[in-house]
Amino acid sequence: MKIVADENMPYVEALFAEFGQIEFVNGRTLTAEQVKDADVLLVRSVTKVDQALIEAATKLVFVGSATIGTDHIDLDYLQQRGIAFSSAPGCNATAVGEFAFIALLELAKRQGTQLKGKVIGIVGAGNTGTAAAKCFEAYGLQVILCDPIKQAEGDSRQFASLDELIAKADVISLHVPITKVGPHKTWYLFDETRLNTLKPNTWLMNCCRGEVIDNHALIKVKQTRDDVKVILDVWEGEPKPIAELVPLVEFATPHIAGYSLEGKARGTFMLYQALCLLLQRQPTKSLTALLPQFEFQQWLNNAELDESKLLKMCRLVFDLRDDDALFRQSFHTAAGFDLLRKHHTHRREFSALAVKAASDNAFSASSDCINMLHSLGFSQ
Ligand SMILES: NC(=O)c1ccc[n+]([C@@H]2O[C@H](COP(=O)([O-])OP(=O)(O)OC[C@H]3O[C@@H](n4cnc5c(N)ncnc54)[C@H](O)[C@@H]3O)[C@@H](O)[C@H]2O)c1
Ligand SMILES: O=C(O)[C@H](O)[C@H](O)COP(=O)(O)O
Repeated sequence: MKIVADENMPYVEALFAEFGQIEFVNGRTLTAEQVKDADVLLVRSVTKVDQALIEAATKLVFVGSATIGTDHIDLDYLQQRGIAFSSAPGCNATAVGEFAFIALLELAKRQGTQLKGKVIGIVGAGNTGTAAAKCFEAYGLQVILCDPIKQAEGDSRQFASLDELIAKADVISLHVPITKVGPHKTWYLFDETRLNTLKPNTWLMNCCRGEVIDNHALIKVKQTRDDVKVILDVWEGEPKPIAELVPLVEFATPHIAGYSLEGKARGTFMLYQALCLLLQRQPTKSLTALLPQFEFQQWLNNAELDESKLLKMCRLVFDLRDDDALFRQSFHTAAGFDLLRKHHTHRREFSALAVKAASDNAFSASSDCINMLHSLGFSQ
């Protein structure tokens, strides 16, 4: 069996070698010629899997995408060909949720204010939106959810309309898939008209797909409204963000919100499970065995953990400032954007770091503070 896999997908060798020969390829430049003998194709979001790419691949039985988004896959064509497909829903939801939380702590610090007390609006209450809400609620923030699809399905959580959310939230975090048609289409959901309805001092963060915000309109709005602060992990026209937009953004990263080591491992592992199922083979590998132990654990002496100390703790697993600085140095070319992604140090999730109160100390952290950290996701 021949497996063609994106070279930037970790743990492929460890999980798929038992199925046959693996050929690693550059997913962005993958050609039909490289895929034509493949039985299995493993991709990430940068590979467009459509008729043009796989028409000649007559042996292909399985396409796996180690991603949440599936907008790069022509699902109808795969179905028509009878090729099994699996993505990895939820694999990097925790990573995105923690990214959103840390990014807002960083923004608050930079603005000389506190995140505490802000109202967070989450647009799209699926896997990543829910993971982000979990972090914000663990920190005691009020969260407003907008997801008309989940609302119509009878999800028991409380929902607001987008207009209501925009009117009430201090921070808006976007977590929707990109869709171009239908009553809930998200392409340019934040167009110029909607961007102009943002209330004063709104913080807007996009960790889903660049085109959910009209980036040209965002430039126009930002040029006259410095009160609006923006965090972008995803960009219209990736891998070539619009250069004028970058200096107008407070924190800029190259589509790495989902790039935790755990999230990446989960993504590849979910494809391994899907292929085992398709081939009716018993999985022999385990996800936990793939992940290295985190080098540190943290003893807390502080009686109370203020926001600045909380941010320092979060920086032990992920220092967003490093990615932002690197982005500004080398986003200018498509190769630069992709190299930033390729060489991004896969950060760990909060769960990799065990946090305990130093019990033999009069200044030991309060149980409320330890409980909050554990609710955020840090281990016991
Ligand atoms: N930056 C990254 O690294 C990164 C990582 C993971 C996912 N993503 C992107 O984020 C998207 C969301 O991921 P997810 O795992 O939460 O997906 P999901 O499918 O679990 O959730 C998406 C939610 O959005 C809702 N939705 C759809 N249209 C909407 C609209 N118009 N208004 C409000 N809600 C709407 C859906 O009902 C669903 O509940 C993915 O499709 C992917 O494109 C980006
Ligand atoms: O859709 C997803 O899961 C995310 O956007 C994911 O983080 C994309 O990462 P990539 O496949 O491009 O490495």
